[in-house]
Amino acid sequence: MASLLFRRRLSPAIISYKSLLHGGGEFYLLPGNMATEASFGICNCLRKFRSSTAARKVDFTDLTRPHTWYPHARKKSRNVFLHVGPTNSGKTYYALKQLESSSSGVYCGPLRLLAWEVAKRLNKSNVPCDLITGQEREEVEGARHKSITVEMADVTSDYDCAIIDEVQMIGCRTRGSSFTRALLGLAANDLHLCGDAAAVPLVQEILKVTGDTIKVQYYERLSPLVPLKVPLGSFSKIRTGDCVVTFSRTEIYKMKKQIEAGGMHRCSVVYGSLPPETRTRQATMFNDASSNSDVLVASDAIGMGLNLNISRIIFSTLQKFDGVEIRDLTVPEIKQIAGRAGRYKSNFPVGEVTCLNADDLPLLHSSLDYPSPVLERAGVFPNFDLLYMYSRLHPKHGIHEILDHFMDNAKLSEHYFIANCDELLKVAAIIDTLPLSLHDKYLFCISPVEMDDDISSQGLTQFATNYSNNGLVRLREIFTPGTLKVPTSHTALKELESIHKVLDLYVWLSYRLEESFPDRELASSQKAICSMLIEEFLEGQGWQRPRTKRLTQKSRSISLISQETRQKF
Ligand SMILES: Nc1ncnc2c1ncn2[C@@H]1O[C@H](COP(=O)(O)OP(=O)(O)OP(=O)(O)O)[C@@H](O)[C@H]1O
Ligand SMILES: [Mg+2]
Repeated sequence: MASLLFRRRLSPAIISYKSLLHGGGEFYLLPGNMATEASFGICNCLRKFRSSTAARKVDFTDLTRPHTWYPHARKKSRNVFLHVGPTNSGKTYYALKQLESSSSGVYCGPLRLLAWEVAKRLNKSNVPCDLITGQEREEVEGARHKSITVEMADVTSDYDCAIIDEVQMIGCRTRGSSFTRALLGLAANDLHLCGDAAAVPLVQEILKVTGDTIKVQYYERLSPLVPLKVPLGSFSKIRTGDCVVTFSRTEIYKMKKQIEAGGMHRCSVVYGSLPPETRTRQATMFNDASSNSDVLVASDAIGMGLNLNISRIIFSTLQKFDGVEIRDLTVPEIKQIAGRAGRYKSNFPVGEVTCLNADDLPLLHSSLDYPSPVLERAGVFPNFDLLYMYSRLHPKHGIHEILDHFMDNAKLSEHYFIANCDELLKVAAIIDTLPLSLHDKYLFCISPVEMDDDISSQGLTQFATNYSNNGLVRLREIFTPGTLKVPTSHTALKELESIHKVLDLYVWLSYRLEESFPDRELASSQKAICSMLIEEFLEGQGWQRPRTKRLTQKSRSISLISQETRQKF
C-alpha cells in the first residue's frame, strides 16, 4: 500500500472477526439528516418516551406501519404515475419530460452515473438542476430541481414533481429500504415511478394506506431486440458496437486483452470497482464514434438505465458470484443487461443479444421470453430515531447489539422485509470498540465502505479512530499526497481502486462531519488523480503504440503527479 500510511493497525481480535465474515457489494448511504425524519409514529413514541415506564411499553421494533413515518408526504394526496414496461421503452424519458416542465422537482436514481446524466440533461435543456449524491454537491444558481441518488432523498421538502427511477429496486435485499423510503416519503404533488411491471401489484398494495391516487401506464420497447440463434463462438467475430459481459474484473481484463490482440478493435471497460468518473469516461469513449474505442467489455455495472451505443450484447457467462455463491443470473438481470443493446435513437436501431458459448443460449432465450417474477415484498429499515430510542432503554448495548436486536425482533407487515444489514454489522463490530456516540457510530456504519476490501476497511478504521481520539481527521495523517503512480500490474491497479474508495469515503464523511473532516478539497483532487492514473493504465493495456510518439508511462505519471500536486499544494 504505497500511499496510505495507517498508523494504527486493526487489533488481532478484529482481524480474526473480519476474516470470518464474507459477502460483498457496495453499501449505499442513508440520508444525512435522519433526525429531521421524525414521524407521527416516532413523535408519538418520543412523547410517550418521556415517561420511562411508558417507554418500556413501546415496542420500537414494530415496523408494521412505515407509511406513518413520513408526516410531510401524508399531508398530501399524491398523484402517483407508474411507468412500466421493458427496457428501452421510453419510461424515464417520459418522466423526465414531466420533471422538466414542473415548477420544482427531484429525480431519484439508483446510480451516481444516472444522477449525473439527468443533471447534465436538465441543465442542457435550461432547467437549472443541482446534483446531489453522497459524495457530491453541485449547486446551480436558481435551481429548483435536483438530480440525486435515491439514498439522498429529502422527505421533509415539498416538490411539484418527483421521479423514482428503477422502482423495482424496492425489492433489493440491501438497498430496497432506500427506495421504499423515497416511495413512502417524497412529498410531491406528482410522483413518477419508472421500472419493471413486476413492481406494480406491490406498489399498489403498499400505497393503499397512503390515500394517493395511482395510474399505471404500460410502455412497449421502442426498437427491436433480437435474440440470436447462434453463439459468438470466438472473439475473432467481434465487431464494432459489441459489448461483452462478464462478471469478474480478472475476466474483464483477460477478454479485453484477447479482443485487442486481434488487432482490429480497442476496448473500453466498465465494472463496479472502477471509480464512477472513470466508468463514465470509458462509456463516453465507447459511445463516441470518433474515439478509437469501439468495443465494450463490462460487468453488470452497465445494467441499469444507461444509454450506450451498443449493437450487440454477448454474455460470456450467465453465472456470477454474488458475494456468497456462484449462481445463475436472474430473469430481471438478464433482461436488464440485454436491454442495453439497440437503444432508441442510438447508432444501432436494432439490438441483438447472444452468448459466447452455445450451452448458454437456451437459458438466455427462455429468460428473455419470461416475465420478471412479481415482487412480493419491499425492503424496510429502522431509521436512526428508532435505533436511538431503543438504545436509551439499553444504554449498555453497542450498535452491533442494537442492530442485531432489530434484525431478530422487527415486526413487519406482510408487504415488507427487513433490509439485509450484514455490511453495517461488519462496521459495527469495529466501531463498537471506540468511545463514540450512537449517532457517530451510525454514520460510520452507513458510510460507503467496502469491508471486504482490506484497504477500504482499514481506511474506515483509521478515520473512525482518529475522529474518536482527536475529533479532527486530517487526510495527510493517513495519506501522503504525491505518491500515487500509474499502476504497472493488476495488483497495483486494484490497490489504486481501493485508495480511490478511501478518498471517496473521506469526502462522504466530510459532508456529514464537516468540521472534523476539513480536507475535502484535497481528497477530491487526489481522487481525480487516482482516476486519471487508472485511465492511463487502461490506455496502456494491450495496445502497442509507437514509443516515439508518447512519453513512457512512468515519466508521464511523474509529470502528471507533480503538475497536479504543484497546483494543489
Ligand atoms: N419520444 C422520444 N423521443 C426521443 N428519444 C426518446 C424518446 N423516448 C425515448 N427516447 C430515447 O430512447 C432511449 C431509451 O429511453 P429511456 O431511457 O427512457 O428508456 P427506459 O424505458 O427508461 O429504459 P430502461 O428500462 O433501460 O431504463 C433514451 O436514449 C431516450 O432518450
Ligand atoms: Mg429508464
